[in-house]
Amino acid sequence: MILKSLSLLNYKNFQSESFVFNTKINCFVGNNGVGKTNVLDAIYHLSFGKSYFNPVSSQNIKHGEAFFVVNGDYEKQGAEEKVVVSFKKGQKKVIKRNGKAYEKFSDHIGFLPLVIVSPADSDLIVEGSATRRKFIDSVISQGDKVYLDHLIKYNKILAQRNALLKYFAVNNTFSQDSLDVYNDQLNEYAQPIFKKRQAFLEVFMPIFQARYKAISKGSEQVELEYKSDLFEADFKTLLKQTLNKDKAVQYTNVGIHKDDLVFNIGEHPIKKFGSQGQQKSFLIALKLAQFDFIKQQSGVNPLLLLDDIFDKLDESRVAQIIKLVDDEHFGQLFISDTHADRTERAVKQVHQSYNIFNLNA
Ligand SMILES: Nc1ncnc2c1ncn2[C@@H]1O[C@H](COP(=O)(O)OP(=O)(O)OP(=O)(O)O)[C@@H](O)[C@H]1O
Repeated sequence: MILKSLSLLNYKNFQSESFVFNTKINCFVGNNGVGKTNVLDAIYHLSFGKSYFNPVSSQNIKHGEAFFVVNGDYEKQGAEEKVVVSFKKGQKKVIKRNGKAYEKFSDHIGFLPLVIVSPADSDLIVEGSATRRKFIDSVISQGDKVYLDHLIKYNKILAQRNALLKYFAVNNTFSQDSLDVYNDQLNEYAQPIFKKRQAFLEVFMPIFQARYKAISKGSEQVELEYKSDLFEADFKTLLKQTLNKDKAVQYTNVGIHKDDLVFNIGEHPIKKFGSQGQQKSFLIALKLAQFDFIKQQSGVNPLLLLDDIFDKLDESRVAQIIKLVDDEHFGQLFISDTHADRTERAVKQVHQSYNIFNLNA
């Protein structure tokens, strides 16, 4: 899959800008704040219908303007595809594929597979479990519509159950029958989500371990440990057991919305025991494994976005990454870097064609 060209209208710091891309490597260089990451984010937007860095759509509109439009022309499996994302303040966001608006954004997810490697990935290590669940969900969802559908439904019912718990508390009332309706529905979607997360990790773990080994050249063993309440007991039993607590805090305390992924190095959490270099290698390995997994599932080469990664790595790891992307295994690449010289030196070593876009005015 190739992104042939991109045009932006009032997207973040860009008023009107367009790019025609190289089919292999595209680099955006320029000073801090010039908009390199914003271009990558616009490409991300076309795949996921939202920004990777700022999910508040109105804040993606250029200051002082009322709307933004991002337009991408792709070639996928021999067909031309035109995807346009537009958003006007006070209105619903619109995603169109070849002129036809999607009714459900979730139908678009996975159509333009993409993996982004960014300094913001460190959130996966330092932040709470929600960030890691989002990672698992985004990897599985890109190749599994049913999973995404179940997840959306689960979250909707969860919100309704929480609202009911609040209603009980405010009105000093309770109805087990009403709660059971939600418990049954939650259970119906929790089971397949739980099973798919388990199955996903079984396939994903060896891919990830191989990637880590290739980048780090180290002997340390890394693993991803899936934690879920549902390993403890049947979900409906768990809901019964936590009922008093749920009533007290007016919130559902057990379920797959509490799942976590523990990142271990040598059997200890990397958050506490990994060096900075090990943490960076871990995150890059995680993202490259995501690439491998999506490619394996979809048969399509995802776009690979490398945001500011040269800054975060020592020379030997940069060389290692460059060697990796030289492989035919990877498709089209988009790289951002502050140093034009460094980028050019790095991509010159690769036996592929490239374009460098200097965004300095
Ligand atoms: N809604 C918006 N309207 C106008 N400008 C915006 C908006 N959102 C972000 N910006 C601007 O975009 C710029 C940041 O762009 P970006 O993060 O792409 O920079 P960068 O070139 O990647 O920089 P760095 O090298 O520091 O990572 C900032 O100057 C910021 O003020």
